[in-house]
Amino acid sequence: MPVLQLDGIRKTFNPGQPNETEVLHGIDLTLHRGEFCALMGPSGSGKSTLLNLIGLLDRPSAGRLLIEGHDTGALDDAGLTRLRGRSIGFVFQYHHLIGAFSALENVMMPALLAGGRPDAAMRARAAELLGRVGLAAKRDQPVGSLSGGQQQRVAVARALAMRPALILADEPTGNLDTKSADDVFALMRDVNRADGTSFLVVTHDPRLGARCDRTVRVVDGKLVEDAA
Ligand SMILES: Nc1ncnc2c1ncn2[C@@H]1O[C@H](COP(=O)(O)OP(=O)(O)OP(=O)(O)O)[C@@H](O)[C@H]1O
Repeated sequence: MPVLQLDGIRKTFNPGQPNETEVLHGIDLTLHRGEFCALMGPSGSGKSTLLNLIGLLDRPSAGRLLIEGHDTGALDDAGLTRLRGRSIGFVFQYHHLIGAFSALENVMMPALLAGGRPDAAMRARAAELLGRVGLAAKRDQPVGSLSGGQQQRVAVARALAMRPALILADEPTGNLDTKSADDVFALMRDVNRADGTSFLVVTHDPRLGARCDRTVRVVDGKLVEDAA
């Protein structure tokens, strides 16, 4: 069963208004377990819009969107929230980390939001994840005091907290220097290879795109796939 399946996804903003615009004109995409896929396309083409739909943060205007076989059109908001928490991890450029909280507390956040208790087991799991991204020594530091690359590593650890099948990353290396960008990308690739987690990564960087299994592009509201 694919991790992600999109059939004829459309998105119209401001429907019925004079400024109505259809940004996505029928997107088809199937992503299998363990695939690492780049999502590219010009500025304003609709990449973030598409990622928001796949991340169940917004609903398509038409089409079918399945996550791990679950037809999301049949779910109410509570059902979407549950599926999102269980199946999807997010790594965004402006990481949505809480700067005053420690690295450990930030990585515990998804489990806390899912109703877990902040017990020794949860702390141990968060500490293990921070070790995995090379930040064991920084676990008690406020995230706001870490470098951009270190913060993005915390974001990767946090995305892994609920063992998602799919990680969505929106320009995860966009604000990093070349060395930090390469390190964060390599980390995501390691996770992908070790755990079989699927990744869909928005990037403007053709260098990173070339290191993915596949590249798909939003062009004029449709998705086209680069030749393998
Ligand atoms: N909430 C909204 N209401 C109206 N229009 C929107 C909304 N969100 C996005 N758009 C429009 O949809 C189009 C696609 O935007 P989107 O942010 O998805 O592009 P993008 O490919 O991610 O761009 P970039 O690479 O610059 O981040 C743009 O024309 C944008 O103005």
